[in-house]
Amino acid sequence: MVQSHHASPPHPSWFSPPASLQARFNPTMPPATPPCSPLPRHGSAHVAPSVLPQLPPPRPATIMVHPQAPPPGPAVVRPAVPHSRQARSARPRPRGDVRRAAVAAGARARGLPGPPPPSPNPLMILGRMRGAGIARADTGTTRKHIFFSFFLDEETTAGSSVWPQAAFFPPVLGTDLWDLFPSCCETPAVMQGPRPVVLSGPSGAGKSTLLKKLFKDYENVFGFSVSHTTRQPRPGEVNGKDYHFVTREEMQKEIDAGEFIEHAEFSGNMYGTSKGAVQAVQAQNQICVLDVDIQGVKNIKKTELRPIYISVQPPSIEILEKRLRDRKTETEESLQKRLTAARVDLELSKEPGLFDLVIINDDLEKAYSELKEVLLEEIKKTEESRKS
Ligand SMILES: Nc1ncnc2c1ncn2[C@@H]1O[C@H](COP(=O)(O)OP(=O)(O)OP(=O)(O)O)[C@@H](O)[C@H]1O
Ligand SMILES: Nc1nc2c(ncn2[C@@H]2O[C@H](COP(=O)(O)O)[C@@H](O)[C@H]2O)c(=O)[nH]1
Repeated sequence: MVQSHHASPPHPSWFSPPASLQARFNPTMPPATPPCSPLPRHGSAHVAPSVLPQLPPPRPATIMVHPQAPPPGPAVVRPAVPHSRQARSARPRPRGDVRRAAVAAGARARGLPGPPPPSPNPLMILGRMRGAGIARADTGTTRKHIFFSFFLDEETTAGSSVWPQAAFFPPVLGTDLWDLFPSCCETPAVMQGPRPVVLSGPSGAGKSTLLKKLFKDYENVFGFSVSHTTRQPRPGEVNGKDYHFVTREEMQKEIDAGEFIEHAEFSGNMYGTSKGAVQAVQAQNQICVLDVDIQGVKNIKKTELRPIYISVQPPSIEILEKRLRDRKTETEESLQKRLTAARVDLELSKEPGLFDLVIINDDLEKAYSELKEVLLEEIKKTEESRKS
């Protein structure tokens, strides 16, 4: 249930806007063009105070576009609801309990502090054009006056002031309302469900080998976050399962579109974790496992993912080299690059607190039980939640 934090008056059409609006605001059918010409995204300097209307007391207004309340539950992914052609390609949009994903991905990513404070401030409708409104919002946060456009019910006129009762807004002017206006959304936990797991460590240390065992023993409990990479597939690797194999151009485009949680250059190739890859696993209520290099670890630390960080390390560089050679996946050149990266990795991994656990993968069975032990609690929780 979406509840604004302030005491906004109830509104009968909260979850059931008029049919005309429902048709117009069908989230699968966004308008072909943005509803308004570009507006400043924020900054009160763009509107002189004199043009702000004298406001009558606020009233509740339906400015939502989602025809019904999003059901509670973990965020799931559905295809993009783009408002621009560029965004149309692959931008995953959160659905389900959109606020959870939205505030996590939006407000927090933008540096807004923890739970948004209740906002006693109504939206001030500066203008409207057909179904779209342009409002000035006081977010109740440090980001004071924010200007944005949105879809508006028919009764709300320019010059009025309304309580925001927004549940789900389409991206307008390249941004989403929940990014800007968290105060009208429920304060979510970042991402509900089991804690993700980041497995890192030098190439050849045995991450995939350990993961294979884990996925076999706990089928359905774990889900692999399928990364993107620009490297060539190895024999037996399946596109979409082991990696999304893409070109540099494709990957860069998606990075520029903000689709990635993290990305890095490793041994001459690009690697990255897309938001969609993690959301797809979390939507299944599985423990999301990410296999990333040390740069990925550092970048994920800056996000709200809060995984368990595990480093898998070889007993020595010599043994690592032997394992990589025996694996027969590398040319001499790429092998040398990986060994160089491994030395850096092992050095950086010494940073106190960077990993929750370091596993020295000498004996595979021993390494595997250490891995299982640290994950036991999450495994149990996930299995329990399956039963209930
Ligand atoms: N404990 C072990 N003892 C001996 N060989 C091992 C051990 N663990 C893994 N190996 C072997 O080492 C090689 C590298 O392992 P693996 O491919 O799992 O490494 P990785 O960390 O996933 O590498 P990358 O990051 O390049 O994907 C494989 O051929 C694997 O069979
Ligand atoms: N930062 C990221 N690193 C990743 C990702 N996916 C894999 N990796 C790391 O790359 C190297 C090489 O992998 P390989 O499959 O070519 O042997 C290895 O250390 C992986 O952990 C990612 O999405 N982001």
